[in-house]
Amino acid sequence: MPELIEPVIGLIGGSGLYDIDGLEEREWRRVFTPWGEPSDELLFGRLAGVRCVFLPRHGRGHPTPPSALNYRANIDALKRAGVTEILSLSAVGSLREDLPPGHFVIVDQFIDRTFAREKSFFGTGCVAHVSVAHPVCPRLGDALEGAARGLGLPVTRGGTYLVMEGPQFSTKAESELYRQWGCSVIGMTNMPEAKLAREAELCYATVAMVTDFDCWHPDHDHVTVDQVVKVLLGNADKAKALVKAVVPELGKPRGLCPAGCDRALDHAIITAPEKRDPALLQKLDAVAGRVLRAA
Ligand SMILES: CSC[C@H]1O[C@H](OP(=O)(O)O)[C@H](O)[C@@H]1O
Ligand SMILES: Nc1ncnc2[nH]cnc12
Repeated sequence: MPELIEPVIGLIGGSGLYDIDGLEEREWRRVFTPWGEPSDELLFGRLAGVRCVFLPRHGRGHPTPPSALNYRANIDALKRAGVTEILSLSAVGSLREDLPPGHFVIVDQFIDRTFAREKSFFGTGCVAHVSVAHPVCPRLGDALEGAARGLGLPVTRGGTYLVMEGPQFSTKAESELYRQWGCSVIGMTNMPEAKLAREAELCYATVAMVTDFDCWHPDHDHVTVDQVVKVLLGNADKAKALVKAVVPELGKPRGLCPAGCDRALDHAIITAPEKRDPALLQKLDAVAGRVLRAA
């Protein structure tokens, strides 16, 4: 019998989600990483008996903007905390008339337009190229869709999330361009987060919660933070209910990920063992220890 994994669910809370209700045995703990400081302490606890680790993406009180987030430290800290899968909860603007504010989209693709962020754990001294052709774990997507439908939430399965650098919202020309590209929603945070989760061999999925029509829409000529925050508060309650419903499902003991997220590094590292930099290998202990120790 292949060994079963006891999943540990990582929850990354975006704008408006700085805590998780109903977590038992809760404890905020600082986690140290070789990549620097994560956005905040991590909140450890259990939901329906399932181990969960929550991280507020921007820190409690939202001190850190998207471009200044230490995405590597956040993912490394979750991996070090024993997390096996990540559910990301994110506020987004809508690029489609049929995805109004209040709607949830379980996206399956991203277009990464960010340019001022560290995007890989690997580099000189240990080069790796993982596939992100399918950046979202379909097993997590199925579970999220089932839980959302069970709760009667307005949800769409599938869609492309355009990740912009920010922090300003888009110009109208940009917004219209992204619509022509066939994108569904727009936000500022899910890249490089999803790429790094894949490098760290963690299953990853996002629930993109629509707060506004981006500025392409005649009713939303300007996106403003107050407008976004108003919708966010309603979305946050629905997101918390969704988490409560999905965690017991995802927490069941399981075999390897059928999509292979947990084996993403099996054929990714190209640097010859004798050319690898010991200092970088040490930093990669949590993220890539599985394959580096086997080498
Ligand atoms: C407050 S609106 C803009 C802000 O919200 C989204 O962040 P997150 O994905 O963490 O919910 C968006 O990407 C921007 O960072
Ligand atoms: N319109 C928008 N653009 C970028 N990020 C967002 N987050 C929420 N709404 C957004």
